[in-house]
This record gives sequence, structure tokens and C-alpha cells, in this order.
Amino acid sequence: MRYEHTFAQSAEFLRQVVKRMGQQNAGLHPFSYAIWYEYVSGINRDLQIALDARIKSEGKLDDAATCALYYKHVADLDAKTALRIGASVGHLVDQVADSATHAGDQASHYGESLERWGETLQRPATAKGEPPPGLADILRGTREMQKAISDLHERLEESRREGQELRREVARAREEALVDGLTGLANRKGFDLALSACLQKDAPAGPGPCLLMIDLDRFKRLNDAHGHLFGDRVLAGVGEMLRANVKGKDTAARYGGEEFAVILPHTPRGGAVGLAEALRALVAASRIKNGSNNQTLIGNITVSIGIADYVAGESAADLIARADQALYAAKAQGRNRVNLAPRPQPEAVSK
Ligand SMILES: Nc1nc2c(ncn2[C@@H]2O[C@H](COP(=O)(O)OP(=O)(O)OP(=O)(O)O)[C@@H](O)[C@H]2O)c(=O)[nH]1
Repeated sequence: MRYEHTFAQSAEFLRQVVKRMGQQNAGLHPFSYAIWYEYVSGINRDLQIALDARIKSEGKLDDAATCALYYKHVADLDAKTALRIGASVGHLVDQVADSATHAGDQASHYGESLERWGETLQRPATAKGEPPPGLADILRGTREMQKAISDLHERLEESRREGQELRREVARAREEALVDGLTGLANRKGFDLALSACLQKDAPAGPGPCLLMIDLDRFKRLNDAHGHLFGDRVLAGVGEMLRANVKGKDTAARYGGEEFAVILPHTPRGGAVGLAEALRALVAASRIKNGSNNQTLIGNITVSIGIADYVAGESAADLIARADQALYAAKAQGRNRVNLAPRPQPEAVSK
């Protein structure tokens, strides 16, 4: 386990963590607890450096900063560690198997030589009617050695196969760590990785990328009226609709709670507006079954969508903020609508 502290140690960390959490602006949620626990216990050096730098430059941590630190330095750690261990184990097994193959080759070469020597030695002995003493033992020993090496080789080959399977499992686990359990879309971490990969490409030729932020309208009201489980089914339904309509190099993600995001790496703003309008209309036309017999159809589920098209030099955070502002404007204009963010003035783009 990652946390090996005794009860007394962790109780002391708890005391310090609560104090530190209370000094920030972020909520007292598990993400906040996790980063401060790792900070005060001293087990996560990168996090300590990043957290100190953040507080020095920006003062108290808010929710966004807390979540960003959590995703970057805590949540990803297990996946990273698993990947590293998987790669090391695989490498080790490959090395051992290579050595065994080499040893096996040598032994069989040695065996062949002994066989040849044996034949030469046996000839005059057979002529006299009695083999030289000890020669039969040498040959038997050699064969036994060959058999032992060949068994070892087989076992190590098996280990190599297991190592490869282990590596595949680790890769699968890592992929799963980037997927949201309820909707099957990319989760927040998957979204962050996809967006930063998309923005890191050297000056992409052609249009895009565009970012859509999609938020369910009056979702609290829906939860209150029909229950949280029904709310979850609505989220899963929206996820299914996005999976069916967002394909290829485009990424659909659950950004958090009842908010979704779509990254369109090569789509011009006109195309993004067209897709957003189609997604909005699909949700508005949907009906979801509810009730004990699942026969009651609930409608009036709508989403508002904000769109921002990337401006050269813009950071991921700025692009998200512009799409979010467009989303809030869509809400303010009455919801169930699509709104395109204005493009920032060139001097407003932070490099
Ligand atoms: N069922 C369910 N509800 C969630 C989940 N995540 C967030 N919510 C709920 O989503 C609701 C969001 O409410 P608000 O942020 O007030 O927004 P809203 O009611 O959608 O209103 P507007 O966004 O202004 O249209 C809250 O009631 C949350 O509890 C989830 O995973 N499942």
C-alpha cells in the first residue's frame, strides 16, 4: 500500500492536514485531504514542490488548484507506478529468458562436443569389448544437464509470456484509469491528457481545435424530482449519445458531475456549432424511462453548450475558461441552446 504509516503517525498527519486544509479556500473534500496528507507526510516530493510553488505564486489554494494538484500528482501516481513496475518486471523476465536461452545454447553445444568425444573414446574400447570406466556416467550426466537446462528454458519462456500478459494488464488498467465508470467516456484526467496532446501538436495545419462544454440544464431539479439514481441514468444516457455521435480523433469526456466536454482537434468553428446544435437537439428530443415498471417516459431533459475555438498561443486553461463562459452565457440566455465564445483580442492571449 502507498500509505504505510502507523495509526499514531496518521493521526498526527490528520491533525496537521485539517489545519492546512482550513487555511485554504478550497472545499474540505477528499481531493483536498489527499494532497495535504501526501504533503505533510512527506511521501510525495513532486507534489510538495508544486504545492509550495503554487502557494508562493497565488496564495491560498482554491478548488481548481487543489483538483489540478490532485490529478497531476496523486491520482496518476498509481497508474504511473503500475506502468513502471510492469515495464521493469517485463524487462527483467526478458533478460532472464535471454540468459537462459544463451545458457541453453552453450550447454547443448557442450553436450554435442561431449557426445563426439565419447564416440571417439568408445571406439577403441568397444574394440577391446569393454568401455573406458566413467564414460557412460559422463554421457548420462550431460544428458541430464541438457534436460535440466531445457526445462529451465521452458519455465523461463513461460515467465516471459506471463510478463507480456502482465504488461498488457497494466496497459489495460492504465486505460481504465482514464475512463469514467458511469458513462464510459474519458474522465477528467483523460480529458486533460487529450486536450494537452491536441494543443501540443506543432502549429496544426488547418482548422481547429474547438472545445465544447456541455452542461445538463436544471439537473438538480431533475435529481430532486426523480431521484439520484434516475439522474445517474440520464448522465449515462447522455454519455451513450455522445459516444455514438463523437467519433474518430474527436474526444468526448465527462468533465465532472453533470458537465461534459468534447474536443474536436480538426473542426472549424462552423462545424463545431453544427455538431453542438445536433447534440443539443438529440438530448432535447430524448425520453428516458422511469418508474417502478420503467414505463413512465421522462422528457424535458436539455443541455446548454458553450463552444470556444482555439486561438494560437492560448493555454488549455484559457480555452476551457472561454468555452465555460460561453456555456454560462447560454444558461443565462435561457438554456437549451448553443453559444459560441467570442475570439479574444490578440494581445489578450497569454503566451
Ligand atoms: N445523479 C447525479 N447527480 C449529480 C452527479 N454529479 C452532480 N450531480 C448533481 O447535479 C446538480 C447540479 O446542480 P447545479 O450545479 O445547481 O446546476 P443545475 O441544477 O443543473 O442548474 P443549471 O446548471 O443552472 O441549469 C447537483 O444537484 C448535483 O448533485 C452525479 O454523478 N449523479
